Amino acid sequence: MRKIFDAQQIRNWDAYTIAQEPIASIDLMERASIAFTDRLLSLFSDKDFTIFCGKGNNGGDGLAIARMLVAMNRKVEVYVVDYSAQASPDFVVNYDRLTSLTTIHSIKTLKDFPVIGQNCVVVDAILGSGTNRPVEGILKDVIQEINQSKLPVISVDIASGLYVSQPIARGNTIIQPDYTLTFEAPKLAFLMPQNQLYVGEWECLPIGLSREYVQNTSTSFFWTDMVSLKKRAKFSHKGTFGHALLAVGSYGSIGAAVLSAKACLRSGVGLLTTYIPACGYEIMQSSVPEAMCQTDPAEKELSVCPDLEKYTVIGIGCGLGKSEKTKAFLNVLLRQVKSPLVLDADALNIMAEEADMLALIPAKSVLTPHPKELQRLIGTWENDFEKLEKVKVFSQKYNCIVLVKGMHTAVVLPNQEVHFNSTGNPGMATGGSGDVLTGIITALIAQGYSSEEAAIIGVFKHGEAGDIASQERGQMAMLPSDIIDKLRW
Ligand SMILES: NC(=O)C1=CN([C@@H]2O[C@H](COP(=O)(O)OP(=O)(O)OC[C@H]3O[C@@H](n4cnc5c(N)ncnc54)[C@H](OP(=O)(O)O)[C@@H]3O)[C@@H](O)[C@H]2O)[C@@H](O)CC1
Ligand SMILES: Nc1ncnc2c1ncn2[C@@H]1O[C@H](COP(=O)(O)OP(=O)(O)O)[C@@H](O)[C@H]1O
Ligand SMILES: [K+]
Repeated sequence: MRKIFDAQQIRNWDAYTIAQEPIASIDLMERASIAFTDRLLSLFSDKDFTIFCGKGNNGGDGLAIARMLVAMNRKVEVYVVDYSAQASPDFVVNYDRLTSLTTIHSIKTLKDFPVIGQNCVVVDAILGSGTNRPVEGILKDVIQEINQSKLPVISVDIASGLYVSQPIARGNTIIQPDYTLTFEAPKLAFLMPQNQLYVGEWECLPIGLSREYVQNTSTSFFWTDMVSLKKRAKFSHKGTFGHALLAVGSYGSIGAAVLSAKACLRSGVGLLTTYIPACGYEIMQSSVPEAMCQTDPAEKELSVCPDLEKYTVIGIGCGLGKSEKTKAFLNVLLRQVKSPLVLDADALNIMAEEADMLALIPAKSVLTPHPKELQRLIGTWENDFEKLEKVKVFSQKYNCIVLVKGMHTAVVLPNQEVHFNSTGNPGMATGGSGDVLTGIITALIAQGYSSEEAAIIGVFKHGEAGDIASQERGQMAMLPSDIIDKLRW
């Protein structure tokens, strides 16, 4: 798990490193530029480079990168966008270091914009984490020209025009890079679905910023890039790992029930009972023989709440449907249950329609809505930052863990922490992937993980299995069943 900092914290992190390591600011810039150049050349070994620089430290990086490429006899053209009379001190130093080695062109008006060679990669070093307002004038013109160039674009630290930790307004002009190589840590902006055009593929380049600063600085945003699991004790038995109930399925959606059950069993649960409509009995018994199966008196839907006493945790919702009988079933279940639930799909849709049911959510339940289901619960949002704020309010109000599913699923905790997931791929964007996740999280809670841990670990391992499945089958061919198949614990 890593901390994610906002723009001000990143500035402080640089300053703290400079003061405490200690290292001169210009040398830290050199370190960053070496890291960038190394990676740039491994990505584009046979390309020429056109580098556009601003006049702050991001531009300073661009000039240093240009110098390193020139020293390696690479073909480089360097342009400084002359949008301001001010330049940062480290920009000036790097300008002086480069000026005797190559021509540094200036772009004052659009007439100065070059014709870029077709073998070129464009390096965007115009604005970095200091971007604090929409670009105008020559900056805007240059960014638009670069976006129209159709050449590969790679941004230094962050796309010029994009804010590190604030929403962008509609109509802002921003570089649309193919790649972003960012320094040290992920930026909040990269994790927001609305910014996908302005990030491209991204990776972090370590530049040795202070570890001590990370330890001493608090944040509510985290990046889950690894998880740790409890070891199973040698003398453990099936009772050690809990008894889960999955209340799932309706006529036509027994597959959802089967997927959640298989995923639960593949995630270490001690015992699993599925509670399903009568029509699903043979399907469940023959496709998931490891699960016990209890059926509802109704043929096609869940209608009567079973005895819940013996279960460690209950997962509910996958393929449930929203019939009146099922709504009544859920209402009774919510009034009887004392321990946390994992609530998915139609369980959430029913609750969104019957607002008084929300007040019945047991503390520390995990809610796993996809974007549409989330909208039914919290209403619409202006931008992804506002969405997260609304989810935080909901999570605190109902003392529950809420997932914002998608690429980089966010796990929002009642203590207001937001944990973004690093695993997963668009091959998972297919019906049934969410049912698998419900089974996984239910199994983890059954084994004694807290709801918070279960949600964070479950989302990570779900995505990890999805990544293995996509490597083997490709994103288009992979199925939710493949995600289950590739779970490794
Ligand atoms: N030693 C370090 O700290 C290290 C830093 N590193 C690098 O520094 C980068 C951050 O550099 P930076 O802070 O100088 O900001 P940068 O993004 O270059 O902007 C420059 C100035 O432009 C202005 N401005 C903002 N928006 C604007 C707009 N829309 N239109 C016009 N002007 C606008 C604004 O100044 P203002 O006008 O508000 O006074 C801003 O200060 C970072 O991304 C990384 O690449 C690495 O080398 C590692 C070591
Ligand atoms: N582009 C994507 N990248 C990574 N994961 C994704 C992507 N799209 C969807 N997923 C994951 O797949 C799952 C889909 O869940 P959901 O929409 O509820 O599926 P269903 O209800 O059909 O089972 C979620 O865990 C989500 O995070
Ligand atoms: K940039």
